Amino acid sequence: MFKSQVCRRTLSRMLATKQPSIGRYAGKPDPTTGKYKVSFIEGDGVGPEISKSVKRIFAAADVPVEFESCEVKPLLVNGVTAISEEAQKSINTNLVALKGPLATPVGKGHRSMNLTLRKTFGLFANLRPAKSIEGFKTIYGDVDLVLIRENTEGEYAGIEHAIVPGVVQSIKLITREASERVIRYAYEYARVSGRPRLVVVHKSTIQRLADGLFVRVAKEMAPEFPDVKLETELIDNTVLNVVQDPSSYSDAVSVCPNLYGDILSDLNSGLCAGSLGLTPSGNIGHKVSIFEAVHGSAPDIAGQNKANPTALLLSSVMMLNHMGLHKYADQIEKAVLTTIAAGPDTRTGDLRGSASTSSFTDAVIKRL
Ligand SMILES: NC(=O)C1=CN([C@@H]2O[C@H](COP(=O)(O)OP(=O)(O)OC[C@H]3O[C@@H](n4cnc5c(N)ncnc54)[C@H](O)[C@@H]3O)[C@@H](O)[C@H]2O)C=CC1
Ligand SMILES: O=C(O)CCC(=O)C(=O)O
Repeated sequence: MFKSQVCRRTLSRMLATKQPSIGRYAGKPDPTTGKYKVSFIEGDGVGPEISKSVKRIFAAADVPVEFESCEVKPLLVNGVTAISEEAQKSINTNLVALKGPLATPVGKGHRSMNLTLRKTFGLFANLRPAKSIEGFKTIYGDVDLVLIRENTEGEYAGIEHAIVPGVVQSIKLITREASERVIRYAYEYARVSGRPRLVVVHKSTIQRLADGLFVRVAKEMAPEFPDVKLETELIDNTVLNVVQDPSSYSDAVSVCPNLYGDILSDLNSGLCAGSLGLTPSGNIGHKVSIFEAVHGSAPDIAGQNKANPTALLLSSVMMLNHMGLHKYADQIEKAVLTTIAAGPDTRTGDLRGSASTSSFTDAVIKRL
């Protein structure tokens, strides 16, 4: 019974409109223009191309949002990677941002600006839905996954050092405070989105203290959420299950420490949605939230008008739902999904289509 309800939901809508009370948007429209201000970080690589697509579609749909351009370039403050005062002021004032991908140098240079943003604004939960898209065939149909990743610590805490040449240490940091806030968000998300199961993905057989604490916090909180059934699952088991039958998670919300979530969500995107170019995400904080595509800067196709803007567009839809602008969110979501369903002429290359970023955008605008 529940599975068939999930399938109907998959075909009619891609992203949830109901939001947990935690991290709720408190912004107000400008009294003179009637528009909400949103900070816009266009990002690197394909970022400017996919950002242009979002701006064109928002203008065509007459969305009451005014984008404020926000540059996030690496700064070093006392040897620590930081974000400019100006960018911090924009995001702290607007309370919400849309973000293109930011590239990170490999093994040297500044720390990831993506991680710096999450840390600076306390974006503790990374919400990553991955859904089958009607009309675009993948190995699995009718899959509807929601993964929530701890977003501020774990293996991404950035505590690394060389002890002696040839011996390095990288610390996975897990705290009760960060575990509690993301797990509470995940329970609430399961409740408001009508998903009866919360699956905590971990490896506490090996990471006994770190993942052990994460799992313990989830168990301690369970009595507050009697309507959500708590299950715990070892990460290797989860990977096997997702590959064999991802729809077995369509009635669940999964929650996990940072690195597991990063990897599992790409697996979900590739297997279930069909491309990284389709998967949106929200970085949720108590005051500020930042919405971004799951993919990176795609340097191999940057500047070629080839990138699929869908992931950033659907991130903007998540953002509009977060801001309570459901009418516009629905309009854009439907136009994007029907454009993809229309066939290869309107799909970009990652979806085995022949459209460019700009011709896909034109096709979406026609369907608004
Ligand atoms: N949140 C963020 O801003 C993220 C940033 N990055 C950064 O991005 C850079 C590149 O990372 P990669 O590992 O190459 O991952 P990537 O996600 O940029 O690319 C992986 C593959 O997916 C394809 N792809 C990605 N987005 C696409 C789109 N919109 N349309 C069509 N195809 C798309 C790329 O062409 C490439 O073949 C790195 O500097 C990395 O640090 C990576 C992941 C997330
Ligand atoms: O910051 C990066 O370079 C990659 C980050 C990433 O993969 C993510 O956490 O989404």
